[in-house]
Amino acid sequence: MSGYITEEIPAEELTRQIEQARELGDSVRRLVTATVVTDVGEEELAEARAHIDAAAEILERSRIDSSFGLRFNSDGRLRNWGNAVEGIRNPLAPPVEFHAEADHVWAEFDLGPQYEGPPGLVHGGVIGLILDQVLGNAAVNAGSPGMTGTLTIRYRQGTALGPIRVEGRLDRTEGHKSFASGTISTADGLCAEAEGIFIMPRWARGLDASRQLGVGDA
Ligand SMILES: CCCCCCCC/C=C\CCCCCCCC(=O)SCCNC(=O)CCNC(=O)[C@H](O)C(C)(C)COP(=O)(O)OP(=O)(O)OC[C@H]1O[C@@H](n2cnc3c(N)ncnc32)[C@H](O)[C@@H]1OP(=O)(O)O
Repeated sequence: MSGYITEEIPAEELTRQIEQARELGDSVRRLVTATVVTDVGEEELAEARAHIDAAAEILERSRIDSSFGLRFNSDGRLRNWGNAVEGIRNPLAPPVEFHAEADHVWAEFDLGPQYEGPPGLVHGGVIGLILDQVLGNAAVNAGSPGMTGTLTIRYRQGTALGPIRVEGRLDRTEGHKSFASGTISTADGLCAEAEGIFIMPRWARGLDASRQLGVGDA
């Protein structure tokens, strides 16, 4: 399966690359938010567009042929910079920084105006996106990773844009299947809860065990 890449970047060099990737991602995230809520006039819009297009042209001077993939480095660190939830260089990702505990994973972060569905509330698909990742990470953290087979979500109340907390845990495993559950909450209380079945695909069974997935890597 392509997209799973092994690299040997020296540790110091990788640390520097991670810092730069985060900085670039943060700058574009700021731009995304500003684009959604800007109220400047026509002239300033045109001025901003010229700068944005110029920046895109610089970035396009050299690019990888595919998507970013999952990159395992020889020092044990793993990069998923393109991930839609965690990818530090993906401006679509908040990005979510997960913390791994013995029996669950969790994260606290802000969802800005670019994640709006109903006015003032987080889009239901974004809720699903985040819950998929948090449940998937709970399975990874418990040593039973898999692809999402089934994800069931109960939306209990609207999730206000702003600070949220997500949590996920592995409930049990059955052969190649991991059953995980999790929640999204805000200061208003529980907003959404989910259950998911994560399945180790046939093609991945028996793959090199040194390629360990981890929660909380760069
Ligand atoms: C180097 C290490 C590699 C590790 C690989 C792990 C990858 C995880 C990577 C990173 C984790 C980070 C966290 C990620 C979070 C986000 C995750 C996503 O967004 S995933 C994208 C969305 N999901 C898909 O695109 C799936 C598409 N579907 C499939 O690929 C297959 O249908 C799959 C893998 C779900 C099952 O197919 P089969 O051929 O590999 O496995 P069969 O042998 O058919 O099924 C195994 C068991 O699972 C049941 N099963 C199959 N599909 C099911 C389903 N949809 N729901 C429930 N059970 C299902 C079957 O009935 C069978 O059960 P019985 O063992 O007989 O008891």
